[in-house]
Amino acid sequence: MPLVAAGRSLIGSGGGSCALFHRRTPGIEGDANPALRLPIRVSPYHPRLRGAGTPGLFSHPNGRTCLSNDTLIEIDNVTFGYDASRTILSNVSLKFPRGKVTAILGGSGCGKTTLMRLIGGVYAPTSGRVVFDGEVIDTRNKAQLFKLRRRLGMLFQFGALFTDLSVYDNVAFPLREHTDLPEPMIRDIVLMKLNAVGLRGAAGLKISEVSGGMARRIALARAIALDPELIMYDEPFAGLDLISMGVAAKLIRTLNDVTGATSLVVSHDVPECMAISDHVVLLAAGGRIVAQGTPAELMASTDPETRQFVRGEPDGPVKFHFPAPAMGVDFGVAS
Ligand SMILES: Nc1ncnc2c1ncn2[C@@H]1O[C@H](COP(=O)(O)OP(=O)(O)OP(=O)(O)O)[C@@H](O)[C@H]1O
Repeated sequence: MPLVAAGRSLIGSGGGSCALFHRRTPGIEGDANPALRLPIRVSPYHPRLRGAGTPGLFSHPNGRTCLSNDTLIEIDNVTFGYDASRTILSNVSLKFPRGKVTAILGGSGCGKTTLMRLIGGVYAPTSGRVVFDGEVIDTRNKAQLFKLRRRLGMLFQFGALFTDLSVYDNVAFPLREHTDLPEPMIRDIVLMKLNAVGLRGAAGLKISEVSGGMARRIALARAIALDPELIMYDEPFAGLDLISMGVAAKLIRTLNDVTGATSLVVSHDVPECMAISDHVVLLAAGGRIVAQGTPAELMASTDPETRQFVRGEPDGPVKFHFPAPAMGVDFGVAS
């Protein structure tokens, strides 16, 4: 299910203190291409800047000191329902590691998108806490929410591009909304982000002139325009052909590595997710956590429910048949 389509405020981040790096992006369109020497702004939280794996205390660039730098988001015993009649997530506890790509997999309607909405502060949990970078998200605190959303980039299921704007203006949109940067600088950033997704040459096109796969990449360029620390992808592969899917998957992985951001990917596409993720969470109805671990651990799992899901088996603990009366009852024959 797509997130709030017009959710402008969910696009973008701060990142004012980011360093500027020039770096190759292997694997997107061929390593030999000199155009792939991307000027990309790197999050101040990037392992290269903070000393990867350093145990003990960790100083944030914002001056705060944390006991652990490993977890960016913590879902702490969260229960949530859109209304009192139905609980969507029940006592869910999860930790999303900083700087990693985490895939959230699970059957339709189990609450994956809802979980992202709670992280984005769109809704408040009925009980429990959502903690982002050490701070409990309080949806009543508008100032905190605004600051949080400047640190998030969001890729909606169908791009949610502004169809009346050009490709260029779509990517420029969050920069114009959230910063006072002069137009020449916005131009450089827009072209840089479009270059990162391989679409610098498409800057002048109208949205009606681009394909579905291109639209997804343009939305990605827009989502990273303000160098978010967390990028959330809702069904980034839905409706894409195999080549576009491969490109999108590599982009998610490469952008995560190059910028040092943390990525959450909600998807039904098990092979793509397994190929690009560091950590995988498998959810079932009610937000029950069936399994979590590395892709290799999930693929090797002997748990029947995990096996059925990651191998796409039609029947197993999750039944093919919706609960129904016995055949004999419906067809009037004695069993
Ligand atoms: N705004 C809403 N108001 C009421 N119910 C909602 C709302 N959004 C989602 N739901 C319901 O909450 C449940 C979980 O929805 P959610 O979109 O989080 O599931 P999902 O796991 O992302 O599903 P899918 O993989 O099909 O996108 C579904 O039953 C859905 O119908």
